[in-house]
Amino acid sequence: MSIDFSDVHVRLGERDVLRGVTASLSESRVGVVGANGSGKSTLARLINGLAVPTSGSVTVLGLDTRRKGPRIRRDVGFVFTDPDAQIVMPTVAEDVAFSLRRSKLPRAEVEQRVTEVLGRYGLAGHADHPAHHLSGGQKQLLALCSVMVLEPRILVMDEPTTLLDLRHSRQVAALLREMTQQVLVVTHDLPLLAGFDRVLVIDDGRVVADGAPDEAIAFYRKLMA
Ligand SMILES: Nc1ncnc2c1ncn2[C@@H]1O[C@H](COP(=O)(O)OP(=O)(O)OP(=O)(O)O)[C@@H](O)[C@H]1O
Repeated sequence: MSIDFSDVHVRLGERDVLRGVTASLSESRVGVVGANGSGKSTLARLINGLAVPTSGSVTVLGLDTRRKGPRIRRDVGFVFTDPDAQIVMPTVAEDVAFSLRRSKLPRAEVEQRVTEVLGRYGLAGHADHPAHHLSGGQKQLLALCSVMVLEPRILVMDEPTTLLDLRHSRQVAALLREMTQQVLVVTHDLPLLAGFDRVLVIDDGRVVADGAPDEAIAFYRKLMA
């Protein structure tokens, strides 16, 4: 099983953010939906050990996130909601290349991989532009490039389309379909989940529905009505 939550509780301050989440996620495309503040981001952050359970356990690719966080983060790419938080270098190409700084790849190989990934995600013409001058949507694509250039085995995305216009949202949806990685996406963008294998609905820290997208989303709509 790739991602396993076993009776996971997370308490932050005075709040029980997750309350007994158990799920084995091996499907290729998994969506997570739920109200604001229901615990979705926390659930996502548990997968690469950025958050750890107060009780229960999370294992990813057979490794416990409490003990093997750094190892797991090599296999799990994480795209945050706020792309500014992920930009670390002045230009677009430098920012993507920064992800490969520990790879020990020759410079030409790094450049080739950077060029390839920028081309794949529609940023080829922006390689030498200041990263902070990109539009919000382009920054989200840059964050995706910086993660995908590392060829992770699992990709976790927390609201990856919030800043994207319709064209770019559709582009990301199409790219998601093509990825060979296992992908888990937290989103309020329900059309993004078309064709997904499984959708979890989180409410007040619990999984309240879990199944095929149509059924899970119908449940979510009723919950929000
Ligand atoms: N470090 C923290 N200390 C205390 N409470 C926290 C902390 N981090 C998150 N929370 C609370 O935990 C709850 C769940 O937060 P989380 O970000 O997981 O929700 P979410 O479902 O992703 O929400 P949204 O859809 O608004 O992004 C929220 O009420 C939030 O205020």
